[in-house]
Amino acid sequence: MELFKYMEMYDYEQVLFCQDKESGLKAIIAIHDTTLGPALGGTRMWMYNSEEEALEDALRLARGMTYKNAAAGLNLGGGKTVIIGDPRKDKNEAMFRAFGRFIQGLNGRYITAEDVGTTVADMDIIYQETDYVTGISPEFGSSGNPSPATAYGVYRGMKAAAKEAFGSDSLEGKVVAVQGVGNVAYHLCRHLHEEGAKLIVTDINKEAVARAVEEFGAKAVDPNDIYGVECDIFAPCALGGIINDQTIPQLKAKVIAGSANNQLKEPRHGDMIHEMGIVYAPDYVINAGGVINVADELYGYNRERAMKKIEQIYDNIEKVFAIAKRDNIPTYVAADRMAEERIETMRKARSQFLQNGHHILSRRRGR
Ligand SMILES: NC(=O)c1ccc[n+]([C@@H]2O[C@H](COP(=O)([O-])OP(=O)(O)OC[C@H]3O[C@@H](n4cnc5c(N)ncnc54)[C@H](O)[C@@H]3O)[C@@H](O)[C@H]2O)c1
Ligand SMILES: CC(C)C[C@H](N)C(=O)O
Repeated sequence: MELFKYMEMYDYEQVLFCQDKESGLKAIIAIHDTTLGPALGGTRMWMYNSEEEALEDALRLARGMTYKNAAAGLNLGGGKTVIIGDPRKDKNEAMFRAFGRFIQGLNGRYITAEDVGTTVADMDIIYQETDYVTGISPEFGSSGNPSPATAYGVYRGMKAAAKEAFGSDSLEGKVVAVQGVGNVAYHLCRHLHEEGAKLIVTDINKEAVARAVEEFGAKAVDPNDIYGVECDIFAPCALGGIINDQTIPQLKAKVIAGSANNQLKEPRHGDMIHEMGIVYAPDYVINAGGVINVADELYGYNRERAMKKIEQIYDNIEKVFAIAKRDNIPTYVAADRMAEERIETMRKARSQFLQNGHHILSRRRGR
């Protein structure tokens, strides 16, 4: 990849490569856009096949956070970190301490939190080196694990999508096919079960499936069969890129609404499902509950306030549908438009000079 060319194309601000030989830390922090505020985005730890693949993931995810934070109405820009390594084997205290010091060096331009492969315990270690970390343990006044908040947001957004597709937002009796029943989807299934939805689940982790079957009466299917099951709603909660040329012809659902990031393999797949009349709740709008929850820590965490804002994901999804209808475009384009409009408006509103802290002329004092 020609990095600067790519950065220019999508207007990235900064990319940092961080290494610490002793602990084995190899991290890439990508800061996409800080127009709205400091870049907030989680740290993903993953066994990438190459440095190129890690870099691509960091860049793509960082840009996604710019859109997610903007669409959620947060005063935050977008960034993300990837750490190259196996989260089950390669973690150690020194690694996260070293990483924390790199974050501290950015002086608040980037704030981190959990993502795939990292946990509250990892964030607690980072917190020993920097204040610019969220999702740490509640005993530090923090919001803790963001997954239940993400799940609640997905549940709210799914209801808005159901209203659009079926004329009612009730999920009672609706059949929901859930791909991946991990941290987020476990809590999502709980909300759905409580409302009387019927669940079909799959996961490559047999224990996760067994738990959903036992606790929520879910029906289990093999991972490859989830796309084609008879259902009203398909909830992708595992991987990115699962809406693609192979899976789209199998889909029977009228709605796609789930937590996974980057669900569309390519933008044209968003066009394809739009043409098929499937109601798609754009991923970064519906899965913003976690980031809304951790962002509340910046004001001194208040759970009630955070949950109220997460509830509004219902309204955000409705706004996306309204823009899609107004402009006659697919919902994934409408979501981008909503986020970009907010960033542009705020960029313009900030174009007048405002002194921030010490005025530059104050340096003359004492001369
Ligand atoms: N955790 C959050 O707060 C949060 C916030 C926003 C977005 N997300 C996104 O939501 C998704 C799920 O996040 P999570 O925190 O629940 O992760 P997780 O790792 O706890 O859960 C993912 C589950 O998917 C399963 N899985 C992996 N590959 C699969 C396959 N091929 N078929 C079926 N199942 C498969 C895994 O075994 C795991 O149980 C991810 O895409 C993540 O980026 C999470
Ligand atoms: C800040 C984190 C809670 C972000 C989360 N991992 C996401 O993708 O939205």
